[in-house]
Amino acid sequence: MNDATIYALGTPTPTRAHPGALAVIRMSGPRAGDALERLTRKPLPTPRRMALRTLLDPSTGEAFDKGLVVWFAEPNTETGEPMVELHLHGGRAVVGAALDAIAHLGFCRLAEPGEFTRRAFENGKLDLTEAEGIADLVAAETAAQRRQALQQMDGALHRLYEDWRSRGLRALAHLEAAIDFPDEDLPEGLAGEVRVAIAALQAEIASHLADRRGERLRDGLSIAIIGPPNAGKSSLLNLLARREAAIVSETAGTTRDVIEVHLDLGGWPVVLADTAGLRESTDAIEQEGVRRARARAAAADLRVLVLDASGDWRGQMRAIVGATERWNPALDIVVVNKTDLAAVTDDGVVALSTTGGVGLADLLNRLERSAEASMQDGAGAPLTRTRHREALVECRASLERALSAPEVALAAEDVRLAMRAIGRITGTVRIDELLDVIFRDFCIGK
Ligand SMILES: Nc1nc2c(ncn2[C@@H]2O[C@H](COP(=O)(O)OP(=O)(O)OP(=O)(O)O)[C@@H](O)[C@H]2O)c(=O)[nH]1
Ligand SMILES: [K+]
Ligand SMILES: [Mg+2]
Repeated sequence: MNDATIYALGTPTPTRAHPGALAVIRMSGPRAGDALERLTRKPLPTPRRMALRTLLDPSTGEAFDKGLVVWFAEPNTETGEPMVELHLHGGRAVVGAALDAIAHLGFCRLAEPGEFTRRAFENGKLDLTEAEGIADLVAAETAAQRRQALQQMDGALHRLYEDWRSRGLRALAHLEAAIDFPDEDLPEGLAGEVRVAIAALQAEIASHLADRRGERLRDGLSIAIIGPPNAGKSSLLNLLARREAAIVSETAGTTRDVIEVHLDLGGWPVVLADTAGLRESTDAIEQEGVRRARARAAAADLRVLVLDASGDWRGQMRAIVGATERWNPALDIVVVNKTDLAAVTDDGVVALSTTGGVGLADLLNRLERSAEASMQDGAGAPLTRTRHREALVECRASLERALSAPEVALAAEDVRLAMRAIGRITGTVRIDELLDVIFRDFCIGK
């Protein structure tokens, strides 16, 4: 166990403009109970039961609040250590006095970001994917992100990766037996059941890697607005963002850089990008803008093509769709804007007027359907982080090497490396620098 008893405000820091009705301070460590006795000058209450107490500063004896306190006896606590919660009134003076009083005890220190969760991990209360699920849940901004984070916090990835690891370890045990008892007449290389097991594992990991739902949901679905100059791309971005994020003007070639806004689209997190109008240009800066627009269109999960109803929009649509490498007619959306200038009737396109406020509901509907469809490839718990992806790519490569290894001993070494890679994801294989990076991203008090 850690020797230090740590404490932190778990609720937002109160300000003059936003004092809280309540504030919660949490403590964890060997002397948490001792701290509570000294702050209340009373014996510890029954574990896990709220008790009303007057709280005093031990250095002055002055009462600073009357609130509810909870005592959690180890080991059945969130961190696995003795823990205390103080539920106080949430104003600045009370919270300030409470933090001072704890400091005056002389044996507690402020927690670092993520330190409570890190202790829970170190005491075997959760694995790294579950800890990351907590961080994602706190950071979740949309309903879909919240659901995914909650699943991960509840161990969906933990179970998947542990299942793979135990299957890999079983295969490894068979290989090691073959090395230790060579006279048992085992064939060279990999044979029979072990080969089948490793091949199956390799295939499952490959399909998990191909499923981008989780990362899309965590980072936001990327949508690119593209089209010819002056079609109203920036006007559309501003309309969807409900603010003047991009410059709109009647000059063709206004937008040069890619401009991003983050949106919640019916529960789906989205990164919407406005891009430069696509045309041939002699202006070097505009050329660079067009290059960036094309790159973004190719990299995006979804594309929205905006055209001008008062021009030859059908011809432009054919030209741009034909030149856009990853255009996907099932998901990508064609919008014909400025229908206040020329009427448009075509079932396949969204008729819009950003200035007249026409067609927005239809467009939002289409966007939500496309977002949902692009999230629905794959089944089971999705991969959510680059950290996991990198380890799984390595794991899969090692399993592939094992399958073609010329000797059992070499195959065993590759399977061992593959299992080490998975162990790094869940934290079974501990790497301290990695832990520092993971827990640094948490907020203080978590
Ligand atoms: N009549 C009409 N004008 C519009 C509509 N939407 C945009 N505009 C006008 O069209 C012009 C170009 O709009 P932008 O949003 O700057 O077009 P853009 O596609 O971003 O243009 P670039 O960045 O230059 O490629 C501006 O003068 C807008 O006010 C519309 O629905 N109807
Ligand atoms: K423009
Ligand atoms: Mg623009």
